[in-house]
Amino acid sequence: MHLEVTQLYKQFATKRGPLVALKDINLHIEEGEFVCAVGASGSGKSTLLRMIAGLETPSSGDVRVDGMRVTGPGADRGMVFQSYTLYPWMNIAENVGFGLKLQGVSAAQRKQRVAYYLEVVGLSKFAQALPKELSGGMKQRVAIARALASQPKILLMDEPFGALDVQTKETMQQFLLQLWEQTKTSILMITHDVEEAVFLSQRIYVLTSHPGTVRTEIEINLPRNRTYQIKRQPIFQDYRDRVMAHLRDEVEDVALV
Ligand SMILES: Nc1ncnc2c1ncn2[C@@H]1O[C@H](COP(=O)(O)OP(=O)(O)OP(=O)(O)O)[C@@H](O)[C@H]1O
Repeated sequence: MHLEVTQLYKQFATKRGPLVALKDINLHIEEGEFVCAVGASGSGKSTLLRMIAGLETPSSGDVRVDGMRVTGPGADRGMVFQSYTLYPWMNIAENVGFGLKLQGVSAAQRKQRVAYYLEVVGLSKFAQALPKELSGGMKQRVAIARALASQPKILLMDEPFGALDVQTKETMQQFLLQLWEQTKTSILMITHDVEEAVFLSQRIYVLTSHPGTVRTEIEINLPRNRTYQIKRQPIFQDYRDRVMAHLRDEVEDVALV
């Protein structure tokens, strides 16, 4: 198994006492897979991704990448956040190459890799531009290029298109699918957008809240090279309805408590 999360449990100390954010989380991702985790607000999606990234420590349970236990951040996991996290004073090429510099990659190799990944995300012309000169969608493409430049084993994405308008979001989803095809990267994305999850992934984990746990896992048997037209097909709508039904049940369960 490429990424394996076993019996993950996370409790936070709050002023009102301990809060169990995640419980009994078991999930896995195979090499080259595109998996989404969907859940309502507060189901612990960000906490889960942060623990996989090594930015947060589990209370118990573990995360392994190719059998190696995660104990902190590492170049084997690339991260893309919802908010734009580019350094405003660095140009686009410098932003993409920054992590490589920290890893001690030589200047010549850095230049080559930055040029390659800017090409992959279609932003070669903007290498010398500053982040403020770019649109939201373009900034997220830079963030993706930056994450890919370290050649991670897994790309972790935390609602990467959540701040974009509907049109740009659709373009970016299509772009990400093409990128996935091209680079064969394994991807774990968290989102609360069910349609986005069905459109992008091969498998979906549906998370429930309070505490966050995996309610079910749904395989999405749609062709890999999907385009927007697929959203109008009955099979797509069936998948969307199935995921929605699980989320709806969860809301009703909570209301009945
Ligand atoms: N550092 C922290 N200290 C205390 N509680 C926290 C902390 N981080 C998260 N939580 C709590 O853990 C739960 C899960 O939060 P998390 O942000 O992971 O959920 P989420 O599903 O990503 O939500 P959203 O979709 O709204 O971003 C929430 O109840 C939140 O208040």
